[in-house]
Amino acid sequence: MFAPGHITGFFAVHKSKDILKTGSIGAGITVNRGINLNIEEGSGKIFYNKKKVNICPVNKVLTYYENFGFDKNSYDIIFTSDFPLGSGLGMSGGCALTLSKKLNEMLDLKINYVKIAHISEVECGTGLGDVIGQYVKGFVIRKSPGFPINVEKFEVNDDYYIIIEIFGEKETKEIITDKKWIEKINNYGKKYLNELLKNPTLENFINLSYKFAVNTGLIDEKILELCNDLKFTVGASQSMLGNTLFCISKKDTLNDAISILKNPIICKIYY
Ligand SMILES: Nc1ncnc2c1ncn2[C@@H]1O[C@H](COP(=O)(O)OP(=O)(O)OP(=O)(O)O)[C@@H](O)[C@H]1O
Ligand SMILES: CC(C)(CO)[C@@H](O)C(=O)[O-]
Repeated sequence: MFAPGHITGFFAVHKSKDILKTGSIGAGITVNRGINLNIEEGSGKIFYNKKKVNICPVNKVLTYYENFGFDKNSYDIIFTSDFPLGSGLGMSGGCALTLSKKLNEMLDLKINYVKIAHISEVECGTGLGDVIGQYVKGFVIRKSPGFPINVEKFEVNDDYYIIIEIFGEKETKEIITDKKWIEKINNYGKKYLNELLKNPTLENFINLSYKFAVNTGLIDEKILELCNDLKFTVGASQSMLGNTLFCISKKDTLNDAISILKNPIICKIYY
């Protein structure tokens, strides 16, 4: 079972008494590297790239499906990914989404597995819109938070490469539960969403993402310098909410862009 990595370019936080209407509006892209899930007979352990982990939304998904007879202590949950947890690439959302879909299939249920994954992420504070972006896939503008899903999905030609460089971790929960950050994020997130809807191109997306990262103050100094060094490409910004740079490049600037970065991960947009 696979779920793509999801790069949020910019977003705004929406909290509601209804957990299903809690989430985010914003814009992002999914890439062809992400989370792979396997479930094997075992003893209730959860592994991420061979390390035993504790992932809040995964625990919540398991608890939910225990109500339908899943015996979590008889299986091991095994995630593998090119991306580490905490890198702003939607890995917690991808873990929740793949697991919810897999358990739904294993138990032959007809539950809306996407809702379960979304609720698990929101309750844990590990995400707001990744699950929906990873479910819809592609270049996705999220016009309303949560459910019912209200998005616009844009096809772009295949000439674009997404170059990612991860510099460390950033805990999503710290930011999206902080009132001061939420005020800055929402001020710019709503503004840039309206601008992108008027001109929904990848060029405008990355430009607005860069402005969001700079104007909210979320951008890391090192990433800011590299984004400016990468201006010869379509553009570069910081993935939200991570300590991660992402650059959109066409083939003719790909090698020059890669030469500037130390540990580039080359991806394509995943539909
Ligand atoms: N080694 C680890 N590094 C980071 N998070 C970890 C690690 N091990 C377990 N976790 C858990 O994984 C989840 C990471 O969620 P978080 O939202 O911070 O990262 P992400 O989903 O990769 O990025 P984002 O949501 O910003 O796209 C948290 O529940 C965290 O407690
Ligand atoms: C909050 C967030 C930026 C964390 O990755 C993401 O879940 C989103 O786009 O809502």
